Amino acid sequence: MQKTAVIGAGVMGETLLSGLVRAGRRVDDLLVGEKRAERATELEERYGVTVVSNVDAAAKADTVALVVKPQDMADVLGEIAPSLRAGQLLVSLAAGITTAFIESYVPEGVAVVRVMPNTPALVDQGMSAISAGSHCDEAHLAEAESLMASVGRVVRVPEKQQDAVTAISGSGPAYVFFVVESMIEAGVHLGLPRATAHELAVQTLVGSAAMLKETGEHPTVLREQVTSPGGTTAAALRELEVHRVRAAFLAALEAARDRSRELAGG
Ligand SMILES: NC(=O)C1=CN([C@@H]2O[C@H](COP(=O)(O)OP(=O)(O)OC[C@H]3O[C@@H](n4cnc5c(N)ncnc54)[C@H](O)[C@@H]3O)[C@@H](O)[C@H]2O)C=CC1
Ligand SMILES: O=C(O)[C@@H]1CCC=N1
Repeated sequence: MQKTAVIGAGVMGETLLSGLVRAGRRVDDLLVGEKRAERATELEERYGVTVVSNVDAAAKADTVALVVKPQDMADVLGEIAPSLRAGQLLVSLAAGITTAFIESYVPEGVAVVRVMPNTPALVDQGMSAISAGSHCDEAHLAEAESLMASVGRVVRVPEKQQDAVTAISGSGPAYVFFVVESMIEAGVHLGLPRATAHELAVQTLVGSAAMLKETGEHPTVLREQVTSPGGTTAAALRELEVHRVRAAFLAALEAARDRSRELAGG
């Protein structure tokens, strides 16, 4: 059986690891490299996986997922590069880091795939976009696809789109949670008990998300269905336009895209 290593088991590393376990990967075929000793112990206890050094993880695995922060990527690549060999697959989940950057560290013949995942992968509803590096064939891409398919949907995109992808689906869950938080706070201001405001806002998000998915309708159509002429929704949406929420989203996603480009420096 193919061995998979996860190096960097923080929020996203654990998300991937737990998804692989849920998808039926044998824990004996999973290796973890994690710098913080107490975190490593936690993962061993929670999943029964073996935590090893980064060097051992790189040497023993067929596929190595790099899930450290972009700022730590150069150090980790420098550490594991001597243990890597042609034919292995290196999958990076780090924002901003290009396949060319990774390829500049690793031996010839190591295939590199760049992935942008998101945290709903924790509940198998992730959205991942994958891009092939320059020494990557269809089998490598399919392997990366299968890795990420264990935690949600996967699309293939040209690598030049990855910074924009990061801005929309990578960071996207945070915008959605921010909107839900804002609705809850507003409900409390309107006099609702916090628990009631929370339940109403969360179920409204869940129901709206299900409508988007199940009807396949454009969000504009669904929004218009809620907006009775001269009614409450029109009054609310007018305020969102006056406060330039649409423009704020554009500026926010541009800022995320630009930050992703900056992180490319590693
Ligand atoms: N959190 C998210 O929603 C998403 C994160 N990502 C990417 O995932 C990567 C990790 O992000 P998070 O999980 O949020 O960060 P995090 O800080 O929770 O996790 C990083 C982990 O790497 C470990 N680490 C650091 N240096 C190490 C080393 N030399 N060897 C082994 N382990 C080491 C840290 O101890 C930590 O557990 C980043 O590159 C980020 O861009 C991508 C998409 C979404
Ligand atoms: O905030 C970040 O940098 C990471 C990448 C996308 C989501 N979280």
